[in-house]
Amino acid sequence: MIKEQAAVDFLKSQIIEFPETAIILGSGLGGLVDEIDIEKRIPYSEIPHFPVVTVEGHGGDLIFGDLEGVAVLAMNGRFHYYEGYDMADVVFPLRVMKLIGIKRLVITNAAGGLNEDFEVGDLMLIEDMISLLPENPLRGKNSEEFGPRFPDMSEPFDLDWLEKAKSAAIRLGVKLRTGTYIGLQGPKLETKAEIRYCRIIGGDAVGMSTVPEVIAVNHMGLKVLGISVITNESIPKVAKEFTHADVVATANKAGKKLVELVKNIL
Ligand SMILES: O=P(O)(O)O[C@@H]1C[C@H](O)[C@@H](CO)O1
Ligand code: HPA
Repeated sequence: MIKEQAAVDFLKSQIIEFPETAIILGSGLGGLVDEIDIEKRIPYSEIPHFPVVTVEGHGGDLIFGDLEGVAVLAMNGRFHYYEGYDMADVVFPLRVMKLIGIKRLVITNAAGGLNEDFEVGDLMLIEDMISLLPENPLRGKNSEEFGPRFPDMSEPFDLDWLEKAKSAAIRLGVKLRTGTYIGLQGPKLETKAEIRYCRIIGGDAVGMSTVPEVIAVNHMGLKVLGISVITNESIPKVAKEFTHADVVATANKAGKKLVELVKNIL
């Protein structure tokens, strides 16, 4: 809390009025920043205790501005557990967001499609998730000021927002898949047997982020929506060589649809 407060105090010295809506931009999805009428861009390196981005395809700044008439905070670049960060670091920016008054959050990511019906470039609305990470951000002494010891996770994604997202996709003519996201530790990719396992236990898409963030924001009572860009097929018989550069390039392309959808939802 002390560290979060230091970051909040710094942000308060930079920003007069904070937005209530935030967006986390996943791998290759920084293009959304171009759509924001930017009021202030603050590099993570200037914010006390903020972690450092180490993954290609992720920016490293907080963007404050206006997206289609809505005041937003965009987190341009996120932190992953596989980078070596503690879970507390991974969700640090989210706790800072809570303290500055963010009420709702759109989380985006790049993910592998486990569902055979999905195509590369599709968008998937995350209706539920499975954590296969080795720990979660709430382990340890509970921070009562953020939320309860045992937060309910039966509806991790906001139902009203899910409906709005589906209607927005129909209006825009954007194909929007729905499904369950499985969060793995990474950074290694999945073996064929692990892919089969992920599918059998109910996954439609697989990635290396989002789950800790969704847990932290549910703990704090923020409204959350999650959207994956399916950047590659994660299907044993298709098994192609995976490259992060391809993920970023595909996310970049599909990101345009995502931007339209997010603008419409907001
Ligand atoms: O931050 P996201 O979840 O979009 O990043 C995905 C998962 C890995 O960090 C990386 C693999 O290419 O992309
Ligand atoms: N697996 C795990 N994480 C990912 C993938 C994948 O296939 N694609 C993008 N992030």
